Amino acid sequence: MADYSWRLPTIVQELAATVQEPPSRYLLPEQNRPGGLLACVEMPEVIPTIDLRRLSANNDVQEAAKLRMALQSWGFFLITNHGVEASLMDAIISASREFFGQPLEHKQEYSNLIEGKQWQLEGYGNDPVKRKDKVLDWSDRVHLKVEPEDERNIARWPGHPETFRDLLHEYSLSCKKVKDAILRSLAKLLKLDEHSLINQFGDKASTYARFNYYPPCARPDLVLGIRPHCDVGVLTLLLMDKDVGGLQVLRDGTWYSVPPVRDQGLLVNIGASLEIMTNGVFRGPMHRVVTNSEKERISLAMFYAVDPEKDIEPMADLLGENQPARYMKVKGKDFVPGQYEYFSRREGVLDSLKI
Ligand SMILES: O=C(O)CCC(=O)C(=O)O
Ligand SMILES: [Fe+2]
Repeated sequence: MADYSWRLPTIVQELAATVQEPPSRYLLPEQNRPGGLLACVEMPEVIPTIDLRRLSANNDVQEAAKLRMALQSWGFFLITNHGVEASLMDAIISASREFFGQPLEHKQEYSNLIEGKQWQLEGYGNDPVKRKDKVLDWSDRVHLKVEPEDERNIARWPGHPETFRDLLHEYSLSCKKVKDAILRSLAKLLKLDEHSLINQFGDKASTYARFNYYPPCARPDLVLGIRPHCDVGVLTLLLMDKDVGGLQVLRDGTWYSVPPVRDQGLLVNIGASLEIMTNGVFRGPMHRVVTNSEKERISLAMFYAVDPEKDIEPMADLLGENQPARYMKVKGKDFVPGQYEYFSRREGVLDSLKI
């Protein structure tokens, strides 16, 4: 019988503890290596930073102008004064560090493989390997549906540390307010009714939390923690490790390193769905994550996506005789991570990455 064991995702943390050099399945083609032709540089300016309280206050022209600049230049920005308690942000990162720090058998209770074989999206682990020559990411994760609340699969939510579930619940409530405030400001920037973007989500909009764990890698120059991609949802709120950097953003063909953010900032990323809805006025940035030779890194991404049954398409209010639709309609449920290959190819960086 043919051996399909290569299809089963490996826990990279386990691998990192046993091998000196990353195995060949993790090695990128030369031109796509972080240390290769597409080497990265530090961001030439500080991350665009928006005070969300000021932005949300009526007609703060200065903050709105900063937001416009951030969207035109990088497609992402940092928010401060967002109302998510610093202690909650620290606690949820500590809880995830504690989760990933446990012995494998404890974490496997929340595995995304049913009986060790059948893959599902939610839980602890990695993506299934669809092709033998696919280059794998040097990271593990816990991926959980958080909203709609009645669709939570609590059995997949880590029960240890004991605080994990409550923290995630509380964190998601805080982040939801932040997401709505940002969407209102983005709508105003487009000169639309302030609820128009929120209304695009439909009744059963989904929120996913993704806890990323990047083990140290002896050869950060040869692998990536996460391959280049554009988030598929409408918006992503990213809580990054305070000490260890790794996120990089592509701009005009150059990869820029985003420095770790020390003071309670949340990074906001435009997703591909919003790019479609705004007919390309806002563009989702391509990003990737590099690894660190000595330190582990943790991040938590909250992805906000439309109701799976809803269509994602350029908003009628943004179209006109001179503004034809530049994107095709796609159903929410069909716009899954595999689809972001399209956006990746847009920049031409993935052609040889064998995804
Ligand atoms: O870890 C990071 O900084 C980014 C993670 C990311 O891009 C993602 O989860 O989609
Ligand atoms: Fe991402």
